Amino acid sequence: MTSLIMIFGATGDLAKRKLFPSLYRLFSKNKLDKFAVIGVARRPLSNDEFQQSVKDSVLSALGNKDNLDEFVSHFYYQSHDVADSNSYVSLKKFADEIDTNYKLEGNRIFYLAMAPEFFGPIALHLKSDGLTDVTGYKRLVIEKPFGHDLASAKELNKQIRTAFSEEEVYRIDHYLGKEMVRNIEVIRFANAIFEPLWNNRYISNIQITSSETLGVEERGRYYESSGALRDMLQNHMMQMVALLAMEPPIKLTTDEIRSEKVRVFRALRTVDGEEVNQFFVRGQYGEGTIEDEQVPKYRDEPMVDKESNTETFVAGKIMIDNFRWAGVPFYIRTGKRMTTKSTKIVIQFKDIPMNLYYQTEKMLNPNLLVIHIQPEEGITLHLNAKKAGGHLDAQTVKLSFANTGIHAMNTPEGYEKLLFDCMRGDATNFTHWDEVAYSWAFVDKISEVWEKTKESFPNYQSGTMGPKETDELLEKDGYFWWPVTDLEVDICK
Ligand SMILES: NC(=O)C1=CN([C@@H]2O[C@H](COP(=O)(O)OP(=O)(O)OC[C@H]3O[C@@H](n4cnc5c(N)ncnc54)[C@H](OP(=O)(O)O)[C@@H]3O)[C@@H](O)[C@H]2O)C=CC1
Ligand SMILES: O=C1O[C@H](COP(=O)(O)O)[C@@H](O)[C@H](O)[C@H]1O
Repeated sequence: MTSLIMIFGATGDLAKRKLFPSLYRLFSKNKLDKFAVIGVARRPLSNDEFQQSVKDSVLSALGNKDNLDEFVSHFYYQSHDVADSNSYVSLKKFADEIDTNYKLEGNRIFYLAMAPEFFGPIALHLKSDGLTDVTGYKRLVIEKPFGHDLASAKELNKQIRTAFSEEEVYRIDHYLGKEMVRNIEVIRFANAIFEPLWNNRYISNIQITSSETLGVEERGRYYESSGALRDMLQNHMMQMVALLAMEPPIKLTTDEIRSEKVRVFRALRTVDGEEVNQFFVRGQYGEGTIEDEQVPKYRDEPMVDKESNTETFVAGKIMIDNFRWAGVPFYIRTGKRMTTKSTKIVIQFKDIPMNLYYQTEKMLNPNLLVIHIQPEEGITLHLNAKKAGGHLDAQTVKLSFANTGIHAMNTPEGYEKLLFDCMRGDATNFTHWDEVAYSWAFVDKISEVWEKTKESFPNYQSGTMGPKETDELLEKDGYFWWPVTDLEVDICK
């Protein structure tokens, strides 16, 4: 791939922890033919200092690696305040020089790894100061959050669309870089045994859990205005719902896949007004113990209001009103400071009409398909089979497949795939504006209600799976959450 990659926010956490290691991995796999990187941030750094910081971040993420000096020799640094209109002129001159020196064919990727309030102004400057006047392609990679609600997302979209067409905008959702999230489509559409059953005749409910043990850490300022609803549900959780619920696309092209996902968002049942607290539960962590360590409550975290009404946990029941999914609840839950770090999808199939083999008054265990997103990666199918040696008693047996995948969370791997997709011009695993708009419209109805009412927080102890109302959400429908810790799949090494 041939490209000039300009990273705005090159001294920040995301660049160091994810972007530089991911670029190195692409480099080490010979996926970067001709490339150069210009890092942009305010603090004064020489090229040497910047290259050293890139080296350090690769070493700390990936350990000792070959050809690091050669890799970092492609990195340059420009001290530039994105709020200062004058500094774009020298940035353009510098970018043009690098483009010529490296014969980069005028291909340019602008990666905005900065606080969201800068996204719009940077895009406008890139155009007005000529950085987007290139002979090759120009692409804008934009981090989350894409707006704070539908109105602000529309405004941001308007600003970036003055400089980039929709096809040139790559809105990152790092869950779409995860191996097993990408596998959802393959599991569904490449298996004759699943697709015929993938509907309301055979599936009773779907559960998606993304639990974290970490607290809000140093991100209190951002998180206070976001909360779990905007931070995780509006993007990552909704994307997983869309992939699980979409119709098979006519072809596996970006447009066809996106349009099927959008159709799911259009079919979401709006939850409004009083219904919000029947369909959704919010929580905020109190103090507690995680992995034998005492942790503080959210309200005692740095940069968090002592009386904060921000939710660090959200669970909900999402209904999709279309022919395939009518009547099937999609239960989702996500939060910080929970029992374990785990992202899992459980597809629970309907019970068979009667239990011939066991005791007629007892039901067999339902069949489950578990998709393990992280930390382990794989799938498990739970079936009933005869107990060895016994009479005709049935027991659950598990058919498991485990990717040998790396045993780590939010690894550079996801970003590596997404960066490479962007260089190849494949936007399939980035979110289209329509997806963003529909999911904000859905989430806005919930946040409007929650912002008006103060909840008695904290309402769950750190190290637990959220407030008790989360269980009640499913109990009302005759279900329960499958405990994620009991669903582990063995990793084959
Ligand atoms: N960190 C993460 O794991 C994740 C981050 N994100 C998103 O990525 C984006 C970046 O996050 P993160 O790296 O954590 O943020 P940081 O606060 O760590 O980094 C911000 C960067 O922006 C630079 N910067 C700030 N103001 C200016 C300015 N006026 N002009 C030029 N540069 C400026 C800073 O450098 P300097 O101070 O030198 O100017 C720094 O390089 C955010 O949108 C975040 O939501 C998304 C998912 C995960
Ligand atoms: O986008 C975000 O995701 C992380 C969780 O990502 P994961 O890959 O570790 O599951 C979350 O901690 C963060 O608050 C959120 O902004």
